[in-house]
This record gives sequence, structure tokens and C-alpha cells, in this order.
Amino acid sequence: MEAFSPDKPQGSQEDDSYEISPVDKLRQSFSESCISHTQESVGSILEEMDGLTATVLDIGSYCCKIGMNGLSKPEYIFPTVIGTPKCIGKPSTDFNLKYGLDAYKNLPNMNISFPLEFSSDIDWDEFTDIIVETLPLLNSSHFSEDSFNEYSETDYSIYPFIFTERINNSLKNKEALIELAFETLELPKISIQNQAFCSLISQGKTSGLVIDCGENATSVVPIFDSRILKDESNTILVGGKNLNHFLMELLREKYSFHTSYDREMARFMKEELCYISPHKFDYTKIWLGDSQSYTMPDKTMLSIGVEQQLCPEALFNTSLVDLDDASLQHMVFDSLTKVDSSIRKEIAGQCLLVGGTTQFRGFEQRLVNEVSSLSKELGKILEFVEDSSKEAQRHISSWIGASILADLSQTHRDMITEDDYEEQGAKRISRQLNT
Ligand SMILES: Nc1ncnc2c1ncn2[C@@H]1O[C@H](COP(=O)(O)OP(=O)(O)OP(=O)(O)O)[C@@H](O)[C@H]1O
Repeated sequence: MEAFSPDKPQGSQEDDSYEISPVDKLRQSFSESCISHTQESVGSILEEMDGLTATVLDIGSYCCKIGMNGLSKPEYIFPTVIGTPKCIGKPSTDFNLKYGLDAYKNLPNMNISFPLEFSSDIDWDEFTDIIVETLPLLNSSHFSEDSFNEYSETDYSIYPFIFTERINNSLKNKEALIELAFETLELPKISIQNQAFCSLISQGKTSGLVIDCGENATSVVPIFDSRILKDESNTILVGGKNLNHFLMELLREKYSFHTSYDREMARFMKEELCYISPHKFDYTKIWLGDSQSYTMPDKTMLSIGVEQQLCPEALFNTSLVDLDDASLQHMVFDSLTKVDSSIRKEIAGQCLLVGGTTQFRGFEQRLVNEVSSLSKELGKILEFVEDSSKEAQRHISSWIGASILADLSQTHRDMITEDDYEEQGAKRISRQLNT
């Protein structure tokens, strides 16, 4: 067998070991996302907003992003998880479920579940519990650093709320969200915005192709002049979660991933070490890249070599994760081909990568190469809006756009109010929103 050195994307990680402790990694993964309240105080923003204040909650199946509009980033990002305390050996005395960040911080002692994991069968009671338990935590000085104290005065639930939803969200999910808003949270008024549209708005654009790859789904959504072209869009239920599973499968001879903690470590390994090469993986050659080592919770040093490159290949070849769904490049090809030829160039010329899974190094280059191999013409007109220095923001693009929409008086005028809900009920409102 011929040997080859992996063709890595630019800016590849060259360190050969990761010594950061798993618990520190857990803490970092969420706290780093919070903005400093000393830089942008919520109080001063409320004054400037002249009444157009809203809480923006971008709902994700892996993590939710929340904060007041007017800030440049969400104030908090919390995992959409519920944790059940583990009882090892002796019966547990702690039967209290833990929610969101609280569950994640206690991950070594938890079995965790993701209630939004299966969009067709969401456990809304569990999601409601996460939100209900998390909002007061965010409002209190739970994060006890001094810089957060000013924020402790803010009560998210007294302001209008802007929620985001993925394209083709089911009527059942919309209804449940409206009920959560008015029945449980008792909000004054709400708006539900499309995530792809919000992401585009975050870049100051109203036309383009939004390619969103998150935890459980990947969608390709063409938008023209603020109009979402639903018939030309594509969604598959493949995302970062499938890659986590694939990585564990690839490493199964070296390590047994049993616990929730182990499985989340596989996620972090994926985020830190894996990369997308510009070209298809060549199975006929021996991989000669550098291996990296990763310390697992039980102190096992796990060596990860070719798996770094193989794991994200599944985005471009879904059969690797035993799925028949179209791969990403086929979705892009299909959407652009369906778009009317008179607007195709404008849409393809403003592609936007959003969602955490697009943060792999090399994502953009590989996508261009794959689409070009399907159609030279499409490959030529495909251009990306964002420069790669903004990769780290891709998981919050939708929140940023929703926060911009929350600044507009039109958004507030169009909101669903408590009175609308009393008069029409969730079913009718959700049907109207779908037209
Ligand atoms: N640097 C990174 N490289 C690769 N993947 C990453 C990186 N950072 C985060 N991810 C992955 O991105 C996914 C989360 O992305 P995002 O926050 O957009 O999802 P979400 O909005 O919760 O999910 P969904 O849109 O499917 O409901 C996770 O699978 C996570 O492991």
C-alpha cells in the first residue's frame, strides 16, 4: 500500500498532545462564550434601546444561546441537557435532576440526555424544565464574579421574547413553543424567527445560501430578498452528534466509551483535533500524519491518528455513518440547481457557513472542491460571505441575527401577544405562522 501525508487545511493543529484536564475543558467550553459584562453593561443597553428591548433565545438541540438584544454576543450559552445523578455502588441520596449548565458541570457524576435530540419527538416537558430551571440561574449571581452582579437585576421573562426555530419546524413543535411561552413563562409577547434568515441578517445580507450544520441537523437554505425559498431548501438529520458517534466507533478498539462523560470527551476530541482535508480520504494509501494524544477521564492516554481526518469525512459521505441521506455537497448542488437561474448567481455568491460543525478547519475549502467536482459552473460562482477569522462565531450567528431583528420596531409590531394567544390559541397561531 502506498503511503501519504495527510493534506491538511491551513492553520492545522501541530501540537502532539492535549494535557488539559477533562473537567477544565468542560468548564471552558461554556464559560468562554459569555461576554464580559464590564464591557457591555446590560443597564446602559436598556437605556439606549428606547423600549425595543427583548430577550433573544436561539434554541439549539445541543446548546441554547440567550441574551438581551443590543449586545454583540449572547450572554450565556447553556447545553440543552438534563442530568440524572449516577449511583455507583451504593444507592444515590441525590435524586435531584440537574439542568443545562448545572448538569454539564457535574458531568462526571451524571447521565445526561438531550430532549431536543429528535426533532420529530421532542420531550417538551423536559425542554420546559431546562428553560424554567435555567432562567432564574441566569438572573441570579450564580456566576459569582463581580462583573456579573449588575446583571443579576435583569429578569429575562418580563421582556418580549424572540425565539428561533429551524426551517420546516413542525406545527406540533411550534404549538408547544407558543404554549411554553404563554402558559409556563407567562411572557407578554413573542416572535419566532427562522434561524437561517437570522444568520443571514447577522452578516447584513438579505439574499444568500445559508449552510447550517449543527448538532442534529444540516440544512441548506436559499434566501432571496428576505424570502426563504423553502421548496429549494434541503435538510438532513445529520450533524455533529453523528460525528461524535462515528469517532467513538473509529476508536472503539482503543477505548470503551461507556459513560456520558466519556461520550462528551469524544465530542471535545472531535472539536479540538479533527479537521477536514481538501480532498476525499484515500483508503488505498497508508496515512502518515501526526498522532495526537488525549487524556481520558480515567487517565487513559488515547492516541488519535487517522481518525482526526476520517471522522468529519462523514459529512461528505453519509454512508460512513450508515445513512442514505444526501451528503452536504449534494444538498448544496440540489438547492442551487433548483433556484431560478436568474437569481442563482446572487445566491451562490453569498454563501454563509453557520452552526458549530462548520467550525472544522478546512470545511469551506472541501465544500468548494466537492461542489466543483459535481458542477464546474456552480463551483465557480460559489463564494463565501464570511472570512475564516470569524469561524469561532458560526455557532452564534443565528442569535446575533435574531438580536438585530429585535432592534427593529417592525419585529415588535408583528409579535404574538398574550391577547392573541387567549383569543386564538396555539394551534391557530402556529398555522398562521406557517403560511
Ligand atoms: N471547533 C469545532 N469543530 C467542530 N465541531 C464543533 C466545533 N465547535 C462546536 N462543534 C460542534 O457543533 C455542534 C453544535 O453546534 P450548534 O451550537 O450550532 O448546534 P445546535 O444549534 O445546538 O444544534 P442544531 O442546530 O442541530 O439544533 C456540536 O456537535 C459541537 O460538537
